[in-house]
Amino acid sequence: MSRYSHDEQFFHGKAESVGVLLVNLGTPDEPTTPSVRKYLKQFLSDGRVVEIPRVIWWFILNGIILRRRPAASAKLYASVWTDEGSPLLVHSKNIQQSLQHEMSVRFNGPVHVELAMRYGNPSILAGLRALRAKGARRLLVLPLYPQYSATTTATSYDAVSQEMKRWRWLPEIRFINQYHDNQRYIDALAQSIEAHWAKHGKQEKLMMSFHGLPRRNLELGDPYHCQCHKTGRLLAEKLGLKEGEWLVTFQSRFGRAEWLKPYTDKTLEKLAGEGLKSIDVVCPGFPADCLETLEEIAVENCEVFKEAGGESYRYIPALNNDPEHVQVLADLIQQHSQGWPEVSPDWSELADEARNKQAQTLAKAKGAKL
Ligand SMILES: C=CC1=C(C)c2cc3[nH]c(cc4nc(cc5[nH]c(cc1n2)c(C)c5CCC(=O)O)C(CCC(=O)O)=C4C)c(C)c3C=C
Ligand SMILES: [Fe+2]
Ligand SMILES: [Fe+2]
Repeated sequence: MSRYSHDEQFFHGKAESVGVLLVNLGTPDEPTTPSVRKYLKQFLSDGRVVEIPRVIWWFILNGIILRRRPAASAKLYASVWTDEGSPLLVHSKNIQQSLQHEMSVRFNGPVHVELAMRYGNPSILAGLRALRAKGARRLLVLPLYPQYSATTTATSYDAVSQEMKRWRWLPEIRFINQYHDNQRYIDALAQSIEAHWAKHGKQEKLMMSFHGLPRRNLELGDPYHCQCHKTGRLLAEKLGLKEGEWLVTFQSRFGRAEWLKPYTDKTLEKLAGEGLKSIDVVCPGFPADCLETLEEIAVENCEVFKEAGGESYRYIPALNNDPEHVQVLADLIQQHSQGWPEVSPDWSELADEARNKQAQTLAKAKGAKL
């Protein structure tokens, strides 16, 4: 029998490295009813996502929601599915690959980037184990949510911590909490919107639609609503938009309770009713395109606007694998791993250099005296 524990065997003789775990929400494996049911069951059983007393929610979830919603959602997923799979997964994988490349260029080797989904696959467990196998003794968790919410960011932390409970030798861990007002993120969004305008022309208004939350979450102290508004204001400022030329709304309501307002669909209906003919819609809270942007925003809400009298509706895609987006995330990683030896200048070399210089100066001074 080995004299090393499991973890010691894992790291014995391996170069230490920094592991970056990119975490996104998750998506079904296939656009089919059973697959969507499995995904929704995991997602909607999370007490961070639905804050209704567990026993009551268990009956609603299993008795009503998981009987009806999977079939309806599967149809919607099928309408956006690609040859490579779910758009959310495909875009997230592309981001991970580009980021890994950028990290290799910036640090010449000791940073490994893995993608994990909070619900479904690839799992957080698989991502963490892959990083551990690559010798990651320092771990940076980067949830792909620019605006913090307990329903998304905090639950990603929960899942990482849950897995870590089973590890003996824990890495040093840092979590990136949010980047809603990060200048490079705002600039990247502004650039992509300006590029869209240069190609397709600018419409009368720019709508910034964010995923919604129950209003109660805001009342209980979730900062998500405020962070969405700050992103919106900074983006409008960067684009030089005047009041009335832009607005923030919230999409993707779920259930009967009141959610954050104004609602995206109701606002589109109202604006078209008031005579607005053209609108651009962007979703700055979604780093990767997914069901909520490609179907709900680009298709469903376009119909809502046009049926209410609107004429031209354009969805501006998420940043996805845009090189500027990769730079935003690379900068965040670099900034949050400050002080870790793998990504810092080689202090011992710098110290040697300084010592040599000092010795030379001393020798010169001595020579002068002689
Ligand atoms: C039940 C409550 C929900 C809360 C709260 C919620 C918050 C929330 N979600 C995102 C990002 C995404 N949500 C996506 C899909 C999705 N969201 C909910 C419900 C809540 N979300 C459901 C039931 C679904 C599944 C689709 C459906 O059946 O309608 C997605 C897309 C996933 C994909 O596979 O493409 C994203 C991304 C955020 C940012 C957020 C809170 C801030
Ligand atoms: Fe959601
Ligand atoms: Fe939706």
